[in-house]
Amino acid sequence: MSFQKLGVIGGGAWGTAMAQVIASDGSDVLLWAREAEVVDAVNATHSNPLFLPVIPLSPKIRATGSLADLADCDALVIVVPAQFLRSVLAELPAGDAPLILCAKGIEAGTQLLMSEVAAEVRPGSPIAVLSGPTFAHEVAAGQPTAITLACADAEIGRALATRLARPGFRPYSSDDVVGAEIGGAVKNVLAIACGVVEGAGLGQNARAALISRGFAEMVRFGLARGARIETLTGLAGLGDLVLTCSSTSSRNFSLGKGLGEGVPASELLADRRTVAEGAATAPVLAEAAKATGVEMPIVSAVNALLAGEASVRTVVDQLLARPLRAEGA
Ligand SMILES: NC(=O)C1=CN([C@@H]2O[C@H](COP(=O)(O)OP(=O)(O)OC[C@H]3O[C@@H](n4cnc5c(N)ncnc54)[C@H](O)[C@@H]3O)[C@@H](O)[C@H]2O)C=CC1
Ligand SMILES: O=C(CO)COP(=O)(O)O
Repeated sequence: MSFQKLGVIGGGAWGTAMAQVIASDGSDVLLWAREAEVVDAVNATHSNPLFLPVIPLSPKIRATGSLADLADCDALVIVVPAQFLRSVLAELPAGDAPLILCAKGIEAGTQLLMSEVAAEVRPGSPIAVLSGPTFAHEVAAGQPTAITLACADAEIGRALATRLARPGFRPYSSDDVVGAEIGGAVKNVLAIACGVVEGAGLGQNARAALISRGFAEMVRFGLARGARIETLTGLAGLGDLVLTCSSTSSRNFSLGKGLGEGVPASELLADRRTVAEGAATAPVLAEAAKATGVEMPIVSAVNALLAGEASVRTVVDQLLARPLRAEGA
C-alpha cells in the first residue's frame, strides 16, 4: 500500500498548498482546477494568482481541467468546498482509490458530514479526513505544520499519513473520522463569532470567553455525534479553533469582523471568490444541534447574524443574559 501516484481535486488555496506539499519531495502531482485560468497559470508560470498569490509553486505540479485525467491516481486529495463535494465526486471517473477529504463543513439540506457524503457517492472508496490548523499560505511556503489524518481503516490511514508526511508537514493518525470532521466544521462558525468580537471592539476577554464557551459547544455536539474527546482537544478541534479565532488570515474570522463592524452579511457574502465555510455551515449546524438535542447558543447567534435576523448588540445581550450555570454543564 504505497499510493504512489497522488492527485489533488480543487485548485483553491488549500488544494494548491496540498499539491505543493506533495511535490516538495520531488513527487509528480496532478491538480484538477475548475478555473481554466488557474490551470493555465499553474502550468505556464508555476503560480496560482487567483487563490494563492505570491507563492512560487513547484514545477512538479501539473494542472488539468479534466477530471478524467485523474483516473489512474492511487489516492485522491479532495479539496473542493463542502457544498460542492457531492457534485464533484459524482463526476469523478469510476474507481476505488482512497479519498482524503479536506473540506471543513456540513452539507446543507442533508446535514451530512463530508465522509457521509463521500460514502454515498463513492461507496467503494476508503475515506480519510485531513484536518487541522493549516493556513494554506504558510503550508505552501513550507512552514512547519501538524495535522490530523483520520481514517477508520488504521492501516490505510497510516499508509496515507506516511505518503503525505514531509519534514515540515506532520500528519498525526487517528481512526476518529467524525471527530476530525466535527472539529473543522464547528470551528469555522466559532471563528466568525470571534471575528464579530474583534469587529465590534468587544475586547480580548470576550474573545477568550467565546473560544472557551465555543469549544464547550463543539465538545457537546461532537460527543453527542460519537466523536472522541482526544480528537476534539487535538489538532482538528482545539488546535484549529485557536488558529482561526485569532487571525485575520482566516476568511471566517474576517467575515465575522465585517459583521461586527456593522456590514450586512449579504454584502460581505456577495461576489466572493474565496470560501468562508462557516457561513454555509452555521444554519445546518444550528439545525443539526437542535435535532441532536444539544445547546449551541454561540452557533445560533452566528446563524441569526448571518441571516440578518438580529443585530450584534442583540445577540451579545442575549448571550450575556443566559441563566448562570455550572461551567461543566
Ligand atoms: N485555505 C485554507 O487555509 C484551508 C482551507 N481548508 C478547506 O478547504 C476547502 C477549500 O478551501 P480553499 O482551497 O481555501 O478554497 P478557496 O477559497 O481558495 O477557493 C474557492 C474554491 O472553490 C471552488 N469552487 C467554486 N465554485 C465551485 C463549484 N461550483 N464547484 C466546485 N468547486 C467550486 C473554486 O474552484 C476554488 O477551488 C474548504 O472547505 C476549506 O475550509 C482547509 C484547510 C486550510
Ligand atoms: O481552516 C483553515 C485553517 O486551518 C482556514 O480557515 P479559513 O477558512 O477561515 O480561512
